[in-house]
Amino acid sequence: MASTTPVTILAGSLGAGKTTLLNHLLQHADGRDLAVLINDMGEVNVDAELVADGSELDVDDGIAELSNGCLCCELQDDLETAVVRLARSYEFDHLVVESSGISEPEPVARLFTTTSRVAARYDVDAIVTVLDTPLFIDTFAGEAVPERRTDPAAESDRPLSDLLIEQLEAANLILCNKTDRCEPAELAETGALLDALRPTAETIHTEFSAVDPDRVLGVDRFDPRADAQRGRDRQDHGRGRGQDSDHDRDVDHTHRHPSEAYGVDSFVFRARRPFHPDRFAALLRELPAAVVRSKGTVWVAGTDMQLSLSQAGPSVRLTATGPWIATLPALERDLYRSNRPDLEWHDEFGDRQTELVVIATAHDDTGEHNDFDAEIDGVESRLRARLTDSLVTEIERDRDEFAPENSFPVEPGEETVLRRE
Ligand SMILES: Nc1nc2c(ncn2[C@@H]2O[C@H](COP(=O)(O)OP(=O)(O)OP(=O)(O)O)[C@@H](O)[C@H]2O)c(=O)[nH]1
Repeated sequence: MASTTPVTILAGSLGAGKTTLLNHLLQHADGRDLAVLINDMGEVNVDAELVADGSELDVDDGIAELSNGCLCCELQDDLETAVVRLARSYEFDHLVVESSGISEPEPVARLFTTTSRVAARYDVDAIVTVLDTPLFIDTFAGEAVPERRTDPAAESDRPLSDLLIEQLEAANLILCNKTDRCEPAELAETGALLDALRPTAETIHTEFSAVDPDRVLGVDRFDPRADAQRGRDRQDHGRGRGQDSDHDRDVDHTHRHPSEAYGVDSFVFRARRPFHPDRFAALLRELPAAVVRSKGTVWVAGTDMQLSLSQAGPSVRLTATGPWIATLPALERDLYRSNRPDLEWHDEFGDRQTELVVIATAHDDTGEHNDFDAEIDGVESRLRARLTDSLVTEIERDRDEFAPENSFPVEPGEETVLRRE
């Protein structure tokens, strides 16, 4: 019988530190040949680009990306195709799957155990949930056992805190991440809450997902029977609702599209005009609470640096990743472009542009809202207007008098953090 390849499934809320963990594992692979499959809910797979930049792997050569949807439902067929293609083009001995921050991990694991053509070739090693510990404490502190706000089987709208519970209850290993932003008493309370919620999972405290790979990979902690039983329990719970749409066939009849169940949607803001540093910094500090996650590349006036932006909850992190190619001396620029024929190039602005994925929710913590589509459209159009107002105007551009002040990094590798007020 052909041997199987172990698969580690990374789960966790939006911005918890999954991509940071993936990069860490790739940089400390220590003789393992890892391949990765990255699912991002937005139309642009920012995570795949970040992982490719930080490792020796490339998209289509060790990295498979699945964007604009969710692995646990509408991208199931694409997952099978991607995994088969990955195995044909690249030799690896361990697959790491980063599911999107709005995925429920169990249906993803089940793709590798029972329901798909890839099941025969793969064995789930562990579901590793990366926990945004400060967010967890903000949400559940004071409770004896973290409680769902809604019934998973009901058709009602669910808050993201319920998804957090789904992600923790399925975990074999929990990385309590972002401990640099927690007090010791909060870490102790987190331990007690996790013990009550998921006593069988091992927990590890991390900063920036830095963990010994031996504690995460090849640990053989996933138990398909226990998982199947949990799925059946949930199914019994939901029986009688009469739901049988295409996406949840075979998988889990209590499963709904997470974006619909949790009221989350994403959009991309693109601009071939730089942001005004002061107005943009002010906007980042005042982002509405409905914006749960944003990430991508931004062009800010007054610096030649390309900036990578990553906002998760209250923290907005900006990293200078290097100069825009358009700002390099002509010889260097032309050489770079001839080596990268796929680089998108604009006649006037070259590679300078903003491409930002914004993920917003229309739900408050009670999960109640009147009309999801209208609310999320409202969040999007207000934010698009504010982003557009933060771009430099023609008049300002002619004056050319920008200084990015202290809000933005100006040296390659430099990082600044802004806090949402
Ligand atoms: N303060 C702090 N920030 C962290 C830590 N780990 C990750 N971050 C930052 O949190 C942000 C989100 O990290 P990612 O690794 O991109 O999170 P993710 O879970 O992959 O996000 P999605 O794929 O969008 O769900 C980035 O700006 C990270 O630098 C940590 O331990 N402490």
